[in-house]
Amino acid sequence: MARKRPVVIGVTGGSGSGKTTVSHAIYDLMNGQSMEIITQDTYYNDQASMTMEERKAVNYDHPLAFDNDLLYQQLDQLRHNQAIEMPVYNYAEYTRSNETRHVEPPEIIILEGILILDDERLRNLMDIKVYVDTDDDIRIIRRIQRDMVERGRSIESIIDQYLTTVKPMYHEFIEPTKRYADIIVPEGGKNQVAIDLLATKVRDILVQRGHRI
Ligand SMILES: Nc1ncnc2c1ncn2[C@@H]1O[C@H](COP(=O)(O)OP(=O)(O)O)[C@@H](O)[C@H]1O
Ligand SMILES: O=c1ccn([C@@H]2O[C@H](COP(=O)(O)O)[C@@H](O)[C@H]2O)c(=O)[nH]1
Repeated sequence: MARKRPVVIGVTGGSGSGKTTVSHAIYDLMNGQSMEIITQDTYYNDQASMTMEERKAVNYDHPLAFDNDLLYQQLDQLRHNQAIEMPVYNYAEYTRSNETRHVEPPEIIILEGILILDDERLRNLMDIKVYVDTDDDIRIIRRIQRDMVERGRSIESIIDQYLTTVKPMYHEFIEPTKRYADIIVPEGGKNQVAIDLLATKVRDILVQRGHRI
């Protein structure tokens, strides 16, 4: 029997807006279905041939920082029932690691990342597009806490990066993609009404496509 097409949900918003939290909240409501959360960060360009100084100088909030060709190709493989070897990104080293992660094609794919709606090919793969909308001041506070604890960054480097690239790129490239979203979610992972509505919609699409739920 032909395999049924997976549901693809895109979750975007600025850094620290709550994309990961929203994605996991949807995931938690989908027990019983096979599901994969794919992070666009995983597909930052491979910078192994660059020096650490050059890597630190990269603008990680610009669309050209991502290898969207590989992301598109691997998403398309999953949609066509093919397993992939997904890259693994190392924030402390500012580049892809030598490992990959084997991913089998799931019934539900959540693609989350700051610039997923900026790319028309990626947009066209999505069944539902979500923008998590969180004020800049909240996002920078969350980012400081997270980057110091989880990404091995100093407070000085976080503030410098925020002022030189993160904030201007947010307003130039990320915030304008809000117009492509089907749903704008304020309060991120704490917005239980939005999470429940999204889960209901995902189940509807699964049923329409003949999946057993
Ligand atoms: N609604 C919320 N209220 C309080 N803290 C939150 C909320 N949403 C996310 N966080 C916290 O903020 C940080 C960044 O959230 P995360 O979901 O990782 O954002 P993103 O993936 O958009 O960068 C995490 O530590 C998370 O636990
Ligand atoms: O080596 C890197 C790669 C990325 N970043 C920053 O990460 C965020 C995107 O991740 P979120 O989980 O959405 O916060 C982006 O703003 C980049 O600036 C980095 O600092 N270093």
